[in-house]
Amino acid sequence: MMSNLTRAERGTAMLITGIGVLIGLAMAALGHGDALGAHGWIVLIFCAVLFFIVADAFYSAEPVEDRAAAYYDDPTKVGIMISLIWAVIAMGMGVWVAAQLAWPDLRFDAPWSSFGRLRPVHTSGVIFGFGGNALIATSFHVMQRTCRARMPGQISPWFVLLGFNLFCIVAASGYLMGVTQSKEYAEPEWYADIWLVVVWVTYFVLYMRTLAWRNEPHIYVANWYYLAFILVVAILHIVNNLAVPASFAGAKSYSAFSGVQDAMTQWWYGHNAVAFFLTSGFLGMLYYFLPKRAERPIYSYRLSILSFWGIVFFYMWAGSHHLHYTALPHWVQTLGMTFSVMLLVPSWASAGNALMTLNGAWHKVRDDATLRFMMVAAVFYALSTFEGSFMAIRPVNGLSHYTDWTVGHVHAGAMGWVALITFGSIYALVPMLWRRAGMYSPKAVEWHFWLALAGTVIYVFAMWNSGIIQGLMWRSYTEAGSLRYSFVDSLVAMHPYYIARAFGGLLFLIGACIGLWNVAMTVRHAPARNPARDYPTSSETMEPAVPVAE
Ligand code: HEM
Ligand code: HEM
Ligand SMILES: [Cu+2]
Repeated sequence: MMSNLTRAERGTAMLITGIGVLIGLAMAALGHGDALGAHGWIVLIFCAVLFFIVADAFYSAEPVEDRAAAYYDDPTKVGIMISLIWAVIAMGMGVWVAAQLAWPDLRFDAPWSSFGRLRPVHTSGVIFGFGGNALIATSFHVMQRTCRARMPGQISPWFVLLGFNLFCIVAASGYLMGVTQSKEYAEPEWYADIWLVVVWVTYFVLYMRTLAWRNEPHIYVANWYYLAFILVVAILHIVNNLAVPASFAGAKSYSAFSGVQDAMTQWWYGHNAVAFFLTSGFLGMLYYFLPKRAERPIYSYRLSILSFWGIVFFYMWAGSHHLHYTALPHWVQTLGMTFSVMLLVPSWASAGNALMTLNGAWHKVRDDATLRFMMVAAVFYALSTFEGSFMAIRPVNGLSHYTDWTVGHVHAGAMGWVALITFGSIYALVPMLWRRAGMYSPKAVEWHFWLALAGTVIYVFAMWNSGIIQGLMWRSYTEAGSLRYSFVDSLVAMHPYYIARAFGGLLFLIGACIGLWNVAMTVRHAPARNPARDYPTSSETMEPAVPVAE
């Protein structure tokens, strides 16, 4: 890795990590006795380790590689490995919290192991750690291939990837210490938020610069989806996290918003985190890796563009469906509901486009578990968006809200769509990146597929059952008009489903572990592709599948 950096770049890296060490030191000194101080030490150690890794290689030989002739793939490779490691950690946390809901005593006699602290480690770990790293890694790959251009510079991709992981580590360790600003999916406190802005703006600039340097006149549709992900997440993150720190020596801050405005800002963010973090970027993956793997052009390129603008425009207005029956004005709720229902059209257009692309390649879907991952992901994408549009209808939400139905919907999207498209893309990408003939064990990919599918189905069915039972029990009255069931009655009714969910999650986790093992073995032991090529031929750079003037 280091041998690809010039000496000047190694110097820049040492300067940046050196500044990081100083910032860590300042945080540790200022925040002494507070979680901020502990985070200072984490920042310091993280940057110091990187500093010494680079310093150690400072005087090694200058790179010989011809930069004009090759893509820069080292950050992608590292990003894929980090993503899979986060998957195992964060899904492990998911299984643990799922088990805690079935057996609440499954914790240590310490605050860090309580459900309330472990749960955000799971949600941030899967969304940002697993999903975010996979998005960053694949976006580096896809943008270079579809632009037929190398990323400009070799420092900023590392800054984005490693800086983002520093954010994830600060976030997760903060939750364990009880640091949270109580906004779902935006729990980290002000200093972590400011850091993420720096990283994310660098990411955006890097992407734009690669596009500006492209040798391919057309901007392939996957880039639009990745760019929307990067740009909108920046906007959402900055606005939702506007806050005033109580002091610069402590982690605590107060939101700039209050009351129902705060709630609306949070769910404008939360909902669009689903749209742009958990959907748009992964659609970018889908639109690149599915046609590539199937060796088929996209069924309708024009539809993919239309669906892009539909998704981007409609999603923005739908956030208020998280606040039905609250103090939020009725018309704002109705607006969110209406846009949510309309959203079904572009969502299904994308899902249908993906499935129609497989026409003529269904025999490959049967034989190739990697392509099957992507096919099933598109099916779950269709399913979860249909379900979401349905749940956004106010009277339906009256039943589903506060129940496990929401959690079932979340995981149909998160496991069935987000995780499956990621695994499929990783299995397609890894042999390509490391120039291997294929994955080390195709059989293990097959096992992973069935474990993931079984795990998802068990999880989602358990939550549908438990959610609807919960909702119905809570609204069941006796003839005298009092509640028929106590809350504890409904908890007792949930118990078998919570056990089923933990079991389904365990299967899913085992699949992810197999995936990590298989990727590691492919990197180390799989036979090299023959003939090994340094530079992908034109068949490996993706031309627009259908000419623009369709
Ligand atoms: C091993 C598989 C998984 C297990 C066992 C699992 C388990 C759980 C559990 C127990 C909860 C808390 C539910 C509650 O509070 O009632 C949860 C929440 C959540 N999980 Fe997972 N999960 C898994 C995979 C994933 C994946 C892959 C993602 C995302 C890519 C994800 C995203 C989320 C989100 C966003 C929430 C919050 C849901 C809400 O607030 O409604 N999970 N998960
Ligand atoms: C057309 C698309 C979609 C619509 C209209 C939609 C709508 C909804 C609705 C109405 C809720 C319940 C709000 C509540 O009662 O609190 C919800 C929750 C949620 N959805 Fe979706 N959904 C869509 C797609 C997706 C997808 C594809 C994913 C994941 C990849 C996803 C992830 C989530 C999450 C994480 C929550 C839980 C938020 C929380 O923590 O309370 N949604 N969605
Ligand atoms: Cu939403």
